[in-house]
Amino acid sequence: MTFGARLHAAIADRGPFCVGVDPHSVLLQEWGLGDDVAGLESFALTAVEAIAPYVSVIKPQSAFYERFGSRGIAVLERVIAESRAAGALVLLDVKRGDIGSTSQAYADAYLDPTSPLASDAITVSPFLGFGSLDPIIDTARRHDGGVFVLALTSNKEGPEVQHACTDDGTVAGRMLDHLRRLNADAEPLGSFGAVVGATIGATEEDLAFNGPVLAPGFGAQGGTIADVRRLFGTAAAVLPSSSREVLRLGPDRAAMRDFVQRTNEELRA
Ligand SMILES: O=C(O)c1cc(=O)[nH]c(=O)n1[C@@H]1O[C@H](COP(=O)(O)O)[C@@H](O)[C@H]1O
Repeated sequence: MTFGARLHAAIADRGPFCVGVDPHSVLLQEWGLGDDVAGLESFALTAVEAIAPYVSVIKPQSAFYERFGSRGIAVLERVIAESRAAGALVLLDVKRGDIGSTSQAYADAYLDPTSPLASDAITVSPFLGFGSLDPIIDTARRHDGGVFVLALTSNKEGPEVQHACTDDGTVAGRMLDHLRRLNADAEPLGSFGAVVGATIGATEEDLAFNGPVLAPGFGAQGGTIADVRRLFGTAAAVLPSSSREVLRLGPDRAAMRDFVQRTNEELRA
């Protein structure tokens, strides 16, 4: 089953809310944990246990694990495995992008099912040229994985690059065109998504590209349910994504669980 089909089914079953498991050092402190590998492990696995059974997608941000070196990566491997065991799809947020031959190594690291970091989907940066992502796209197709390509990011610096004009429209618009081509004919949903921040205010870009939109910036960065409704009405599927807003409720598992269930209900309504 393709990633797009699995995501479509997961959203129907659990709702569209995507939760980021991002162990910021300040959150470790707020939870009363040390800013060390033991604290990381306790934080991340508590969050996964509380949240993963109730959401369609868990999105760990790799950098928060990488900062502890190999032992942090080992925790990330467990976050991936335990989230999937709880029935959530894992979107590993790594925002990789490099020349084609190196892109293949990233694809092998994150999308080959024999890798210890194998995930359902990853985030990638297309700003070395969309074609540099071909090995990642091909590997995703081979293993029924998904790829989310940065298009209109939630940060204020993004427009400098993403709104720049080419002969065929903006840079962001070209990324969406590539995704439209990759998702053509996919049923019920393409496996190649775009990252479009919930904070961007408005856009004239065509978000109907038959693939999912990951919408970070929902919650702590100011994006609201009203923004999601207004911005993404034409998208085939949208995953509003939040990290700190949920994690700040921990380590109280019930508070995190209740919040994600309530948010899923509101997003479905
Ligand atoms: O690809 C992403 O997930 C992403 C893209 C983007 O445009 N903006 C953005 O904030 N993110 C990620 O989404 C998460 C947002 O976290 P919170 O602001 O705590 O909800 C972080 O992991 C960011 O790295």
